[in-house]
Amino acid sequence: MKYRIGRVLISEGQLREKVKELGAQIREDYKGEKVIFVCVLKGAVIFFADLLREMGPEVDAQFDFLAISSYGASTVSSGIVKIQEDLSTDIHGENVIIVEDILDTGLSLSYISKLLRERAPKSLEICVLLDKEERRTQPVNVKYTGFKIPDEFVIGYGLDYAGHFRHLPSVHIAEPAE
Ligand SMILES: O=P(O)(O)OC[C@H]1O[C@H](OP(=O)(O)OP(=O)(O)O)[C@H](O)[C@@H]1O
Ligand code: HPA
Repeated sequence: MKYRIGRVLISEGQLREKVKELGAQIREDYKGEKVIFVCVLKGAVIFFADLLREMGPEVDAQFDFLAISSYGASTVSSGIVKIQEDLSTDIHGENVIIVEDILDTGLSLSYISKLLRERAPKSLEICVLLDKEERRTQPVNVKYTGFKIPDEFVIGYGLDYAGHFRHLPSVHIAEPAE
């Protein structure tokens, strides 16, 4: 394997606190409303499960899943976003929040936003845990952001290198292995 687990960038405690904060904002904004939360597989799955448990009874939260891939077994985007599994819900006229683990070049989220906007939801917002702002090549309008992070390849809390390390409870820097 070319990468190994490096230092912790964001600890379990910091993640927990941030998820609570984001959850509280979304809960306040959508109180009494139905929202379809779209989990972008696979990376967002852990963040999604934690975030959705913050909605409480105030929000009529429903789940759906979208599987895409652009990084494959690399640390560099292939530049091509592939939809591997589409939503199973009709989002026409619904409030939709896309939940993603990381915003890097912006390619994935700009592609997904365009795709879902064409289906005429009532509202469409993005919630992203990590934002690697300096890497952006495609503009993306994000309403809920967790952490701005430096330009380092990160792993853990759902994020992988070639399918590895998603299960780590903290976010780590991926370190090149000799
Ligand atoms: O802003 P971008 O440069 O497009 O990068 C962000 C995307 O890259 C990762 O997905 P990946 O293709 O690695 O699939 P995965 O979620 O299954 O790990 C991540 O989950 C985002 O979807
Ligand atoms: O830093 C990253 N780590 C894991 N997956 C990613 N996809 C885009 N950037 C990253």
